[in-house]
Formats: sequence, structure tokens, C-alpha cells
Amino acid sequence: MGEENKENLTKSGSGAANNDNVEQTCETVDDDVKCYTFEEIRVHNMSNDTWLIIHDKVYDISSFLEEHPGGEEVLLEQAGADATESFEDVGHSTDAREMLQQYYIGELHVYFYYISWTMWLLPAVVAAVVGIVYRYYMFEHKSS
Ligand code: HEM
Repeated sequence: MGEENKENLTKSGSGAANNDNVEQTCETVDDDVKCYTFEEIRVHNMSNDTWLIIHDKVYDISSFLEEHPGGEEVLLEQAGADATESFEDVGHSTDAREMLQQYYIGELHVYFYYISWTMWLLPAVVAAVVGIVYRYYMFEHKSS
């Protein structure tokens, strides 16, 4: 499970936590910062319990819904999900970005997918056997 085995870095919300080939890391050096998976975040999608992800950070905006100048509807549409794109599309002011800090509750877990050497072993052995059998067959065929 070394760093060198990491082949493909992908974020996923597809219940990947139980996959052996997934290593969870939190992109922060602070131990006291809480990390949340997509699974944990997406259940907070109600008007009295609303979390959002913006730029891999998690915000509990339950108390902000009614105050939002853009209305609570747009926030509820993104509840429990990644709102980065819609947040950026609106072109929020610096003030709005600063407001985010007070709702910050933690970081999004980033999943690193890597392909372990064992996953290459079986196809490599199969390819080698097929190659040997093919050469043997060709040799037999020529000499007969
Ligand atoms: C916690 C996250 C958010 C905060 C703190 C926030 C804050 C604000 C603030 C302060 C404004 C006033 C204009 C400005 O200063 O830019 C605003 C406007 C607006 N926001 Fe948000 N916002 C958030 C998330 C979102 C999201 C996810 C959407 C999704 C579509 C959204 C949609 C809008 C819209 C449409 C307006 C424009 C309202 C208007 O001009 O009439 N906001 N927001």
C-alpha cells in the first residue's frame, strides 16, 4: 500500500469506503479537523439540518438558510451535496466567501484509488501462459 502504487486519484461518492483498493485521506495536516465522507454529508439534506460542500470543505448552513440573500430554495437544492459549481456560478462576493468560515465544520474526505501490484499479477500470468502456449502451438504446427 505504498505511495508508488497510487495510479489514479479520483473523488467518489459511490460508497467506496469499503473497497480494499481505496485509501481515505483528509487533505489537511491538522489532526483536530474533522473529516466527513460523502456518505456522512449527504444525509444532512433537510431544511433544519443542511450541510454543503464547497471546495472540499464542509459547511453546516442550517442556521443560514433564512438569511441567505439568494433565498433558501437554492441552498436546499444543493443540500447534502457539492455546491462548489453553483456557488462559483453566482459569482459570490468576498463578503459571501468570508461568511463561509462561520459555518465551517470540517473537510471532505478525498478517496485515493490505487491499483495494487496484486491486481496486475493475474493478468500478467495469464498473458504469459497464453504467450507460451501460442509459441508452443506455432512451433508444433511448423514442425509437423
Ligand atoms: C454557505 C454558502 C453561501 C453563502 C455564505 C452565500 C452568501 C451569499 C451572499 C452574502 C449573497 C449576497 C451577494 C454577495 O455578497 O455575493 C448571496 C447571493 C446569492 N447566492 Fe449565495 N451563498 C451561499 C451559497 C449559495 C449557493 C450554494 C447558491 C446556489 C445557487 C447561492 C445562490 C445565490 C444567489 C442566486 C444569490 C444572488 C441573489 C441576488 O442577487 O438576488 N448561494 N449569497
